[in-house]
Amino acid sequence: MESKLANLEQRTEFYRKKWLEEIARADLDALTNLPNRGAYDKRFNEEFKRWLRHPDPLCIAVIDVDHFKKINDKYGHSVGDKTLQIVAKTLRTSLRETDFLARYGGEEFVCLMINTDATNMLTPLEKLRKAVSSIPFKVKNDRLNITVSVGVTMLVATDNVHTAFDRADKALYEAKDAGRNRICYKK
Ligand SMILES: Nc1nc2c(ncn2[C@@H]2O[C@H](COP(=O)(O)OP(=O)(O)OP(=O)(O)O)[C@@H](O)[C@H]2O)c(=O)[nH]1
Repeated sequence: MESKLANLEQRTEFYRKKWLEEIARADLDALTNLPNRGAYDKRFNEEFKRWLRHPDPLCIAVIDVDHFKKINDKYGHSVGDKTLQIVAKTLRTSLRETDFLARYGGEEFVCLMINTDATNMLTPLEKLRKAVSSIPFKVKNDRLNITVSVGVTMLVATDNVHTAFDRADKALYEAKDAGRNRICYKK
């Protein structure tokens, strides 16, 4: 009887661990291993509620790889995938551990810069932009110059969970229109 109980406990623990692993996996993007869009939505909702109670400055940056389609078209999807993995790693290591970085979709990433305001968000983003443009990426003897454009905004009192992201996204399009490989801030 005792050994049956012990066996049952072991099996329960095994399935509990598997279940927890499954939950963690569901929040990760399989290609880059970064949190995925769903994980971002969850985290942003939590941060937004926290921000309503304690409005410490919070910035959202949307980061997009420039002319990514050309990389896919010229070198194939697997080189495109590898590029995304390297960019993701570079972005992650350029940011503070407290900043939340996710793959939003395709070649677009989003970063929640916790406790960061308009005066101190530019330095880390500039570091990140430079880090990506200095990746020594070579394919078939071609040196690939990978760059990112960034749109960033800070949450303001009139924001809801959608407006801040939309503003950062608009800033990103301004960065693209202005020639790419740059950061645009929108109030
Ligand atoms: N290899 C690969 N390509 C992807 C993935 N997700 C999206 N893409 C490709 O990313 C490309 C994005 O192209 P566009 O939206 O035109 O953007 P872009 O070429 O980066 O141009 P700009 O953003 O204007 O600088 C599309 O060709 C998609 O097929 C992925 O997981 N892997």
